[in-house]
This record gives sequence, structure tokens and C-alpha cells, in this order.
Amino acid sequence: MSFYRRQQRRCQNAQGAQKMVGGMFQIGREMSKGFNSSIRQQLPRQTLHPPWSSINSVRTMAVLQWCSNPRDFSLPNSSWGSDMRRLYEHFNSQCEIETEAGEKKWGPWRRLPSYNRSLKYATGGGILSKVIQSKARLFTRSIKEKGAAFEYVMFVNKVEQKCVCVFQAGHLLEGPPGHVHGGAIATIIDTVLGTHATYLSGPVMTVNLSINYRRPIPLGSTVLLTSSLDKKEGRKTFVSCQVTDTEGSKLHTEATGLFVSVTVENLLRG
Ligand SMILES: CCCCC/C=C\C/C=C\C/C=C\C/C=C\CCCC(=O)SCCNC(=O)CCNC(=O)[C@H](O)C(C)(C)COP(=O)(O)OP(=O)(O)OC[C@H]1O[C@@H](n2cnc3c(N)ncnc32)[C@H](O)[C@@H]1OP(=O)(O)O
Repeated sequence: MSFYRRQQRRCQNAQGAQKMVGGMFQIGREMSKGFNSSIRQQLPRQTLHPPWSSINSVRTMAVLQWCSNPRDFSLPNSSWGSDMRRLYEHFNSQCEIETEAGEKKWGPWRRLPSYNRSLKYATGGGILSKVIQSKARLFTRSIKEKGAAFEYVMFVNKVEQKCVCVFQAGHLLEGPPGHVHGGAIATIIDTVLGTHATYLSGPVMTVNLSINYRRPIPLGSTVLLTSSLDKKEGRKTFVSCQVTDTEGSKLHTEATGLFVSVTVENLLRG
């Protein structure tokens, strides 16, 4: 059996274990930590320790890492330009701050990790992600080439009930020559407003999106999306968003969105 096939087999075993511990899944860093430690508790000891040779143990660990650590697309990569990196650093440095006594504590912002299928890594979502179109992938995260399409990272501020997104538009998003396609701009706006509304209200779907395009966005440039909560009314969450240059001085696009809270039933019924 080839090494690749053996890896696949082991990966499937790890996925079986993932089912058993699906309830422990959390989006974010806790998720991978929880998964790795829970797998170690659930698998028979010899799976991870002798009598296997140390080389096999290393390989097994590598496979477990591979299966349990999905790519977080919102971390810096080699395609990020200087504006993208600068703004990432700006918000990321406010996620954890140091007190005068030198202690670390949470700051006002949180970076949201971003996977190509969030449902798969949400608490209890492992099974659901297999039931609902198992091959499906989040549109904005389905192109693997770094920098080619949607490069973005989102941060939320619980106190101000705001969400920001630093977005670098890649060459595959062309609309008017040299500029970003209006549909791609709508996509990133829907993603940011939808994620913000989900953060505020739990699972939601877009029922209305209204966009005013004011100035074209040059392809390859980085822009800032700022989303604010307007109001909540029962199942409805009203949010709005501005797309500006990285200094916040030039307005490219503005939008409002209405999101309605949904249940698993809504998703299954279609
Ligand atoms: C449960 C597990 C989910 C797990 C999710 C996991 C992870 C998610 C994590 C992070 C999110 C990640 C990424 C986000 C990325 C992208 C976001 C993209 C979001 C989308 O891209 S999503 C696709 C486009 N979206 C649709 O495909 C919706 C089609 N739609 C429907 O499926 C139904 O519409 C539904 C089920 C939503 C509601 O239907 P329903 O029957 O349950 O409720 P109903 O119709 O009664 O509406 C309730 C109240 O909303 C008012 N209302 C409705 N529509 C309105 C409109 N257009 N204008 C003004 N008000 C409206 C009514 O007037 C009433 O208001 P009132 O109560 O005051 O009378």
C-alpha cells in the first residue's frame, strides 16, 4: 500500500474519531487544541505510542495534524501587500494588550478565523456538514492560489458592536478593466455583513442587500469594510457597511443588509 493511501486510511480513522468528539468542536484556536487532546484520549494508546516505531508515530501525528488543523485563510500569507499587513497588525495588536503591570489581557478586538467550510468546524457541525452538501465550500475561500481572489481578514468589537474587514482584491476579480467586479464587491459585503450578523444573532440568512457603488476599486488594492449594527427586531438584524480606502478617507461603496435568523430546518428545507 502506498504511503499516500496509508495516509488516507489513517485520515479516515481520525475522521471517525472526529465524529465521536464532534461536540467538543469550537471555531478558532480552541478547536484544534480540543480536537488533538480529545483524540489522544479517545484512541487506543498503541495508536500513538509503541509498539509502533517512532517513525510511524511521527507520521501518525503528522496525519492527525493534517486532518485536524484546517487552513485558517485569515492569517497573513506571502501575497499580502503592505497595506493589508499594516492594517492586520493594527487590529491584531488590539486583540491582546499588555497592562502596566506587564500582564496580557484581552483587548477590544477579536480576529475571526476563516475556513473553507465553517460549519465543519463549528460545535456539533461535523455531522451536519456531511449531511448538507458535503463537497460544498465557502465561495470566497474556494480558490487556493494565494492572492488570486478574495484575501481578507475580519475583526469584531463586541463593545462597539462593530466588525471590520481588511480586503485585498486579487486579479481574478476583475470587472471593468483594472477594477473590481461589482458582484465581487457585493460578495465581500454580504460575507462581512453576514458574518457580523451571525456574530450578533447566531445563524442568519440575507433577505435584503442594498448597495450603492460610489467609486471603483482598483484591482489589487486593499480596502477597509466597516460594518455596524443598526438595530435588532425579533428575528431581524439590520446592519450597514462602508467600503473605504485604507485611510478611511475615500468612500468606494456603501450598503445596508437585513438578515433573518434561521434554524437548521430552514437550511435543510431549502
Ligand atoms: C443552523 C446552523 C447554521 C450553521 C451556520 C454555521 C456557520 C455560519 C458561520 C459564519 C457565517 C459565515 C460566513 C457568512 C458568509 C456569507 C453570508 C452569506 C449569506 C447569504 O448569502 S444567505 C443566501 C441568500 N439568502 C437566501 O437565500 C434567503 C432566502 N430566504 C429565505 O429562505 C427565507 O426568507 C428565510 C428562511 C430567511 C426567512 O423565511 P421565514 O419564512 O422563516 O420568515 P419570514 O418570511 O416570516 O420572514 C421573517 C421576517 O423577515 C421579514 N423579511 C423577510 N424577507 C424580507 C425582505 N426581503 N425584506 C424585508 N423584510 C423581509 C418578514 O417580513 C418577517 O418580518 P416580521 O416578522 O416583522 O413580519
